[in-house]
Amino acid sequence: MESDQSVPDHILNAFGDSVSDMLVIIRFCLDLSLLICHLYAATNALCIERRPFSTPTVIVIGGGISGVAAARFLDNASLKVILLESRTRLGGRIHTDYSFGCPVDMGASWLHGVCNENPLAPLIRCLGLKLYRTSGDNSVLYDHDLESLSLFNKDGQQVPQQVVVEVGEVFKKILKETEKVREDHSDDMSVLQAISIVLKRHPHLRQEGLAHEVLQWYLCRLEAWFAADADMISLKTWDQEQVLSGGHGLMTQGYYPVIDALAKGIDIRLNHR
Ligand SMILES: Cc1cc2nc3c(=O)[nH]c(=O)nc-3n(C[C@H](O)[C@H](O)[C@H](O)COP(=O)(O)OP(=O)(O)OC[C@H]3O[C@@H](n4cnc5c(N)ncnc54)[C@H](O)[C@@H]3O)c2cc1C
Repeated sequence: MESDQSVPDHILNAFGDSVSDMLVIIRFCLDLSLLICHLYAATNALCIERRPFSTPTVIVIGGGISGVAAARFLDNASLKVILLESRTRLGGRIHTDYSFGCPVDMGASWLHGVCNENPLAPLIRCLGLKLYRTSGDNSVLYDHDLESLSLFNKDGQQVPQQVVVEVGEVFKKILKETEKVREDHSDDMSVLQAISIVLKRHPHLRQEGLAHEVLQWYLCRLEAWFAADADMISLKTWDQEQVLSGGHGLMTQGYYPVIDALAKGIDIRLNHR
């Protein structure tokens, strides 16, 4: 295969030199758009140069939306695709529970950025899935801002709102200081590691007793946002998301139909780690 500067080396290397029975393994990838760009370039190069000889088989590992979208993309490019998912269901952090007779999303439930630039927009439109706009309306989201939430301790007593607000400010300061830790270190580290560096540098930001518990709660809230423990969250990328325009739309029929549509016709092996 000729070298193509637009395709990263690690993708090109994965295709190897042999023309027959190529096996390409795409690991599930968190950056969907980057993955799709790479796949587009790689499949283009592959289709032009290899198709006369054989059809490669691609194994995609992980049946969350990234893996399912990658599998769909490769299938559309006429490659043989096998998707391996370790759980007994597809979707990963997209999981709609219909057992109450109505859709309840246990993971993703909003389309963030209701605009044409959103890569999911054409699919959602094509499937006729309804969105309920939650930005700019008068709906109340509990646990969304400090004013609307109440914290209780283990004995059921309400934590004074002032403590919640003050510790919230301390948490903001700690996170702000982690930006300096990021600048000081070229290698990535976890958010938890960065916080412990900040607390060593600035002992006055440490909290005791109830305030310490409230600080832990703020950290848990951050972990809940990413569905990952703080020692697994990347300091380099945790706050680097690009916010699309158009506000937020709740998927009133649940998110799962998106997974279902992308997965149609793909050779899926559940229970395969
Ligand atoms: C509670 C919650 C609410 C959220 N709300 C929103 C929202 O409103 N809007 C939004 O846009 N995003 C939201 N998100 C984030 C969104 O759900 C995720 O970013 C997205 O679903 C991640 O998809 P993924 O395919 O990258 O990863 P995952 O969904 O984590 O998929 C990875 C898959 O790989 C499988 N896997 C892992 N290792 C292996 C292995 N070795 N072999 C085989 N399979 C393996 C896992 O079982 C999993 O199915 C939310 C997340 C959570 C948890």
